[in-house]
Amino acid sequence: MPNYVPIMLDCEDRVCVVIGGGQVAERKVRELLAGSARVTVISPLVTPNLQEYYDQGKLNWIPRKYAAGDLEGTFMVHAASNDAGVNAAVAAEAKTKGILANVADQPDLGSFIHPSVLRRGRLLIAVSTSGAGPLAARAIRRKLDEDYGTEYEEYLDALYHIRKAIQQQVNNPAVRQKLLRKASGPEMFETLRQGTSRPWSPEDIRQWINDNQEE
Ligand SMILES: C[C@@]1(CC(=O)O)C2=NC(=C\c3[nH]c(c(CCC(=O)O)c3CC(=O)O)Cc3[nH]c(c(CC(=O)O)c3CCC(=O)O)/C=C3\N/C(=C\2)[C@@H](CCC(=O)O)[C@]3(C)CC(=O)O)/[C@H]1CCC(=O)O
Ligand SMILES: NC(=O)c1ccc[n+]([C@@H]2O[C@H](COP(=O)([O-])OP(=O)(O)OC[C@H]3O[C@@H](n4cnc5c(N)ncnc54)[C@H](O)[C@@H]3O)[C@@H](O)[C@H]2O)c1
Repeated sequence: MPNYVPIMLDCEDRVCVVIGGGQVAERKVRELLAGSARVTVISPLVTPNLQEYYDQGKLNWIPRKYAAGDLEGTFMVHAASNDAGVNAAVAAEAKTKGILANVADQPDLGSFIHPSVLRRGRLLIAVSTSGAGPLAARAIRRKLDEDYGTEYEEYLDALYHIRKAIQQQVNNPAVRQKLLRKASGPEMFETLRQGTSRPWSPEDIRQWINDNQEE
């Protein structure tokens, strides 16, 4: 088993190719589109949802089988056909060209795998079993669903703006560090959670910085 390195990849405007158009391909395409990638699906057939994305102009669809050379100029590929030989050939082309590759049926032939993901706005919790059991990863993720509710979305939005304001408004490095720590601590989470439902205004943030930098 490889010792996987966890990363968060920015795929915006990157060319990402998906070989195959079944349920697995559809799941991977959804994540790529959510990340604003430029998606091309190569597959003779696609699911109704993929067809709809194509009709809406959200992705490019080449309605044929994979052919050697299809990966030229590609940032990342998902080999998600139901033909093991084809998926292996895609993985081999990706390897010679240094292209990131996920292989649905033979993960060891690729360079990365997908975790099960829980999103709350800016908060992303990824659970992986390193391939031991994808459904176990999903079950663990579903348990976390209960602990991490929508309040985290508001909390992290507020924290983002507070940190930006501290970085812009506070020049003294020691004070800035103290405020950044305080802003990221559990107290702030509780304050934001128990406060009014309206988001903090720039004035609220300025006030919080003033109230807290002297302590
Ligand atoms: C988490 C999730 C993310 C996602 O796909 O985005 C994900 N698989 C999910 C669902 C799922 N996978 C499978 C089923 C059918 C039931 C079953 O057979 O168990 C279902 C259920 C369904 O489809 O509904 C079967 C399966 N999966 C893999 C193989 C091949 C193998 O194990 O060798 C086979 C056997 C194929 C066969 O024999 O035909 C391989 C991988 N699947 C991974 C991720 C990677 C490891 C993740 C980890 O363990 O950390 C890895 C290695 C590569 C990759 O895909 O990146 C997503 C749940 C999302 C969620 O709901 O949260
Ligand atoms: N990694 C995972 O999460 C996971 C989960 C379930 C299954 N799988 C594996 O993933 C693969 C795909 O599963 P699925 O349920 O989406 O299959 P599927 O049968 O629903 O879809 C297969 C797709 O591959 C296309 N295809 C076939 N030959 C092709 C070729 N030569 N070039 C391009 N496209 C081609 C078909 O047109 C079809 O759209 C299977 O090998 C399955 O065992 C992986």
